[in-house]
Amino acid sequence: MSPAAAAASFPVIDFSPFFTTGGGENEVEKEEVINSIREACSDYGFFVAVNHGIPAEAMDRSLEMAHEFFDRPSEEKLKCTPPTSDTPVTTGYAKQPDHSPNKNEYFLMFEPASAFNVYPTSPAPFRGAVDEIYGGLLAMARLIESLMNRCLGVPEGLMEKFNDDRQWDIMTAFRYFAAAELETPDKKTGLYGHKDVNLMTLVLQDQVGGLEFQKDGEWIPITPIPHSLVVNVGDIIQVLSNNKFKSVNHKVNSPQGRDRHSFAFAYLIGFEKMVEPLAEVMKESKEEPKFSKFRYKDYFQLRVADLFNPPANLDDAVTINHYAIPPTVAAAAAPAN
Ligand SMILES: O=C(O)CCC(=O)C(=O)O
Ligand SMILES: [Fe+2]
Repeated sequence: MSPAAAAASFPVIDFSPFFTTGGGENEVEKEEVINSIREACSDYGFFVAVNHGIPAEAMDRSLEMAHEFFDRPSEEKLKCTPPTSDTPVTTGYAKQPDHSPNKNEYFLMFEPASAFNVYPTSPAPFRGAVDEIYGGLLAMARLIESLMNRCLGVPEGLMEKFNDDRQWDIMTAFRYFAAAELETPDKKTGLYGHKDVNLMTLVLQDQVGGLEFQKDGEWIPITPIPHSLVVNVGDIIQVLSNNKFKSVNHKVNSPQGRDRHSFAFAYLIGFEKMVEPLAEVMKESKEEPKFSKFRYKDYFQLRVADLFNPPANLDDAVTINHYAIPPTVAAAAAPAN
């Protein structure tokens, strides 16, 4: 483990057992990784992945391309808008409106094969670089999903089978604007505090810093570890796991002095899927369901409405608790064993 990883005040998980060949020893190491994922997802709701199999050069290239693209004049960036916005979120380039608490601009895409994607024509290597990093992030999300499946002790392949529609996964390249010296601290939000409306998010960030996660009321800064990925549990895994895994609050502070760049890959489920705690998880733990059943699309739409039009008081934003079932009097009164 690197000194930076050893000094981190958040879980850092080394995925190399999944990317090196080895005998039986490798199986033991893989099991250790799975245990670390289980602990991180239930205690923190996130972890940092190192040695995850995505080539460092591909990560550097995509950040470089994002830099070059965002440095282009506004008129040029604004040409990167789609002919239709008849999609769950709009692809291409956009800048957050001035009244938004989110101080960033971004480029958004679905899977590389999607007809809805629009790419800038310059820099010319942009498309190749972002399509490549998309592939790497998706492969990593699929691996983590299969390991979470094992963490939850449900039948092999259950989560993968439930999650069989890849067309609306979203990758966003962000540029967070450096805060102006005179800005008041409450205005210095690159991205306001939120929980993710998906299964999980994988973030590739540059070395500037600013991403923070909340644990027990405290904000933990995710000091960048070169070529790592930040992975966090989204609301849908929290529901499927019946609260075993937590989707936690996180935000991006506006960086000081220089802009910050990142890529966030949001691993979604099919919009028509009905979501509720997995029967297999409850069978295993003999617990009552903690959420009522809902259609993913309905929740997604509520959340996206808030994201693009944040309520005056951000505490009024919709969260997954919208579907939480309060513990029954009987369950609350039952003696803990
Ligand atoms: O850019 C980042 O570091 C975080 C992005 C994020 O939280 C999101 O896309 O949901
Ligand atoms: Fe997020």
